[in-house]
Amino acid sequence: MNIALLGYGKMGKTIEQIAIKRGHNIVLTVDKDDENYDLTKADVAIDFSIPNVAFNNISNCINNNVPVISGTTGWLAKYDDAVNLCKEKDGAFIYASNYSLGVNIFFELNKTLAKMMSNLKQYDVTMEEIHHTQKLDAPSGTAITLAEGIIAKHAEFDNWKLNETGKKTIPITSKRIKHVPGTHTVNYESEVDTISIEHVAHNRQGFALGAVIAAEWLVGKTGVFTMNDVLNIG
Ligand SMILES: NC(=O)C1=CN([C@@H]2O[C@H](COP(=O)(O)OP(=O)(O)OC[C@H]3O[C@@H](n4cnc5c(N)ncnc54)[C@H](OP(=O)(O)O)[C@@H]3O)[C@@H](O)[C@H]2O)C=CC1
Ligand SMILES: O=C(O)C1=N[C@H](C(=O)O)C[C@H](O)C1
Repeated sequence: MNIALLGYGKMGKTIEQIAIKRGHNIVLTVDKDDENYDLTKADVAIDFSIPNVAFNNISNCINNNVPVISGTTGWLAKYDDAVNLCKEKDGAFIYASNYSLGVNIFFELNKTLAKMMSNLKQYDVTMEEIHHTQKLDAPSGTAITLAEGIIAKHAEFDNWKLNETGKKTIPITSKRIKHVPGTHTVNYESEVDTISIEHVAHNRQGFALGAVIAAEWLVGKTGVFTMNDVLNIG
């Protein structure tokens, strides 16, 4: 498979290593200032760039008939536009806030726990995410997906906020500590005890492998998909 890497930073470079090990070719790498890039040699594009360029990268791929998977976070105000463009052009597109198998299992565990806790009003929910100091967005995309999972399954919550509490609000705390690849914790706390679930990424390999597997899966399909489709879970 010929892969275009849109964003050639920490993730782009980790994806390159894994893709080559799995027998793929990297035919294009795009970074800042590479504006008019040529996608004609690519069977698929993988976007791990920055929030304010992700939508342009995705629409560029869809408009050029190249299946695209995006892991960039912090651009979701335009997600519906990407979905509509993909449908209009009969393209192929996946966005996931987190491509690792472990986190996608954690997403399902989080929803199951939220359903179990739904009627237990004595428990307050809090969430924390910790990432490296270069991260541009807060809260993390993964934390937002976790919060949305709780909101879908728990009767008491209908929104999340960064560093703010409130009735029906899930408060999310974001910490930035050098070199942390990504740690997410969900806590249910009562006067008598705390129940916590946590996912700790030890490095970026899990995110990158998941992204390459998603790209392999997407080629030859049309539509808008999620990691639940790729992994056949949920
Ligand atoms: N979904 C998931 O599983 C994961 C998602 N992420 C997300 O992926 C994104 C990238 O993360 P990471 O690799 O750690 O970040 P980096 O900052 O290391 O890499 C981002 C890269 O994008 C480049 N870039 C800047 N402008 C453009 C442009 N116009 N077109 C293409 N690329 C551009 C930057 O170049 P330059 O340095 O020259 O500015 C940089 O090399 C983030 O949004 C992060 O949250 C990260 C890990 C897992
Ligand atoms: O920026 C990162 O590094 C990560 N970003 C993603 C997010 O915002 O959830 C996924 C992972 O946690 C690493």
